[in-house]
Amino acid sequence: MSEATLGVIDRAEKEIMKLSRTDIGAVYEFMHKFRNNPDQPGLDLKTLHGDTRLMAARIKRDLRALLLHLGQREYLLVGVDRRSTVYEDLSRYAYQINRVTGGIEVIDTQPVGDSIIGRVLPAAPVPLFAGFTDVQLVELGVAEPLLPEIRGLTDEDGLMTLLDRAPQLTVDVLFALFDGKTYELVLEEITTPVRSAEPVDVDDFEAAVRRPASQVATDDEALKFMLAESFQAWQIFLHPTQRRLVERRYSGPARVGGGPGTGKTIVALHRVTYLAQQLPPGPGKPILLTTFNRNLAADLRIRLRALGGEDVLARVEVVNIDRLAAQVLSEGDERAPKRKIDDGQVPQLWRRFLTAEVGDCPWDPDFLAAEWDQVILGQALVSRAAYFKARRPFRGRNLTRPERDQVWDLAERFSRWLTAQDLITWRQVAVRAAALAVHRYQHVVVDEAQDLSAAHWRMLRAMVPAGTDDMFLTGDTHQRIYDNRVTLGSLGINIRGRSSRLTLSYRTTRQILAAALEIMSGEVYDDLDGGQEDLAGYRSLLRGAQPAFRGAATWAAERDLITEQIAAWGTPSDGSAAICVPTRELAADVMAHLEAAGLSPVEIGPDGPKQTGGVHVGTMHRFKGLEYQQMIIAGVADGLVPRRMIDRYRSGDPKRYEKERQRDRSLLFVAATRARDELAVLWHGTPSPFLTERLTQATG
Ligand SMILES: Nc1ncnc2c1ncn2[C@@H]1O[C@H](COP(=O)(O)OP(=O)(O)OP(=O)(O)O)[C@@H](O)[C@H]1O
Repeated sequence: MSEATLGVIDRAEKEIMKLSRTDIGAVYEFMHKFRNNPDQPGLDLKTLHGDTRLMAARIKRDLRALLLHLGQREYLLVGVDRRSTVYEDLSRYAYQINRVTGGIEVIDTQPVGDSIIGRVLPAAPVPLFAGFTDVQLVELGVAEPLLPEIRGLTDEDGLMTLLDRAPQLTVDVLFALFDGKTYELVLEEITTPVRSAEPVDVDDFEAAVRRPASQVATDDEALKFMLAESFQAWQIFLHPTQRRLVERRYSGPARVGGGPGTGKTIVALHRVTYLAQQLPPGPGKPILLTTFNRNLAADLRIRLRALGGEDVLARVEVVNIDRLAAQVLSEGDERAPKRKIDDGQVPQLWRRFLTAEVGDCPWDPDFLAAEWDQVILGQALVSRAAYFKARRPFRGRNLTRPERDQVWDLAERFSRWLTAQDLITWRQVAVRAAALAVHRYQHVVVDEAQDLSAAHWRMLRAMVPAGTDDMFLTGDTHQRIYDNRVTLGSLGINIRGRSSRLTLSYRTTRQILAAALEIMSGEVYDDLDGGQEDLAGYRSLLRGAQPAFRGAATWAAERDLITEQIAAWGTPSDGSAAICVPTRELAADVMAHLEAAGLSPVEIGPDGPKQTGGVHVGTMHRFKGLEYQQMIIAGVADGLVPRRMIDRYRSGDPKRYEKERQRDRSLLFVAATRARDELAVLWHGTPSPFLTERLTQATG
């Protein structure tokens, strides 16, 4: 008698899929318990604020369910949220039976996150849908509770924000109208096909839930499917803005920018799948999907398989850019040196070379190392004449022509010295590969484009014939953490007029974004093409706790703050929490400390986390492209962030100093924006200068 039926509406499915596996499991259990007896005390089922249908129930400690009571013992799960406060005030949720489709719609009527940067809108803008009456919009199927908000829309950004919360038919209709379609055409193409065959009684929820338009799953299959990780939200629900970018035909190279978590990687993966599906059947891999890091390339391969299946993967080469360059070099020049060395070792090698081969040298080894690495290789200069003409925008001191002549001679000797030992740096590999590369792809898609060097771009340009849909790049220059700055136009990659930006973060709460943006304040960033880019309009619809900023006197005391914080989060051990530190030494120390505290730390190596469970620990560089529900960034102290070693450039080479400092700031920004729900930033001694007083004093 006490049993109940509980369906899940698609809106709730989307929210469930964003949860961790553990939480999805909790939802699954909740549903079973609820069906057995919705009135059992542990579920804490209650109607709030006098509404008779909308109810909240407890899934677990910090997870709530939003339910619609349809009648008798029949309920519908319409939302879940990790943050316990969200469903305390239900007045923002509206529900209705759509007059056109007869389906149930649940709508969050209040935008939580308008632009957090406070953009100024042009004066007295024209409302977007001024040409249509309310009656017309409702006839087309637009959700009535959204009408007041729709009337206030004046730009595409606002529309996108609203559409993210709107029922599917509202999205389709508004989009079509926004695209310039007439009322009649939208009625015919979009509304009529989904119109209910029977008359709709807008008060009969029990009938409504049975209509296909309600998109309700009544069994556990959907949830089981999610638990098995067979699919995830991003594989299915592209935001209309994202979809447009994916399915567009571009007359040449295109670039998608946008702040962290806006779905650039998702867009890149969908783009590859889309391109692969347009190919005529055949053998070979005419599409390249590449990125900077090895672990990200591995991750892209896994996700591409999940999205497009083996058929798509069979047509796509997924490889990190340096590995590709190494392949090109070994295929094109059998005699090329085989032993690859990290670019970080270049200054040391120059020192050894100067001592062994040159002796008394008027040049500073660090200066030569940087000149070779950043100017000669950085700009992929392959002749003395090109070096004479080169601009050296980030170098501290000017060089005369005779000086450049000397530097070039030394660079050639250095390169021969390396070759004699069968050594080659990764930057050299890229420069040589660029000269050897020939056409081998029809389409090239690059994720994390901000980190590729000039030589990488030359190589890619040579690998794909210029033309329609040739290159598709995603990236965010605010997240550049390697030493590469380029102007794509000068490398034969013209993105002018084909550049777009995503602004809605799907990952990070508004509170975390605001802190991350504060870390970036006052810096100027480029757009990969000689212009500037900012994060205006970057926003999130997610809300959460304020990030914590806490200092300790010593590193030992800070380590205790780390374990305290992990405990405060309920000691998650399913890989949903991570600790990020600036140096390898600190990472090793944190690992040891967690181990001693009985937690199971898992190191994030060059190929990503070594296991999926545990608490992940790694240096900031390793966090690129990852995401966690809870993140601690520790060691954000003066002298560590930015690195103390860059101080030596402060007076001697101020431009370099600024560049290195910006890089370290980006690194902290990347780390902070990996956090989905909760972030704690810790330090010992004096806090990092990147943490403004407002931040350190907020909770410190
Ligand atoms: N349309 C979508 N629906 C649901 N989730 C999405 C959507 N687009 C992106 N996401 C989710 O948002 C998160 C961030 O996406 P993604 O990693 O592609 O962002 P990004 O812009 O590449 O981030 P970053 O620059 O920080 O690496 C992921 O968890 C992704 O699954």
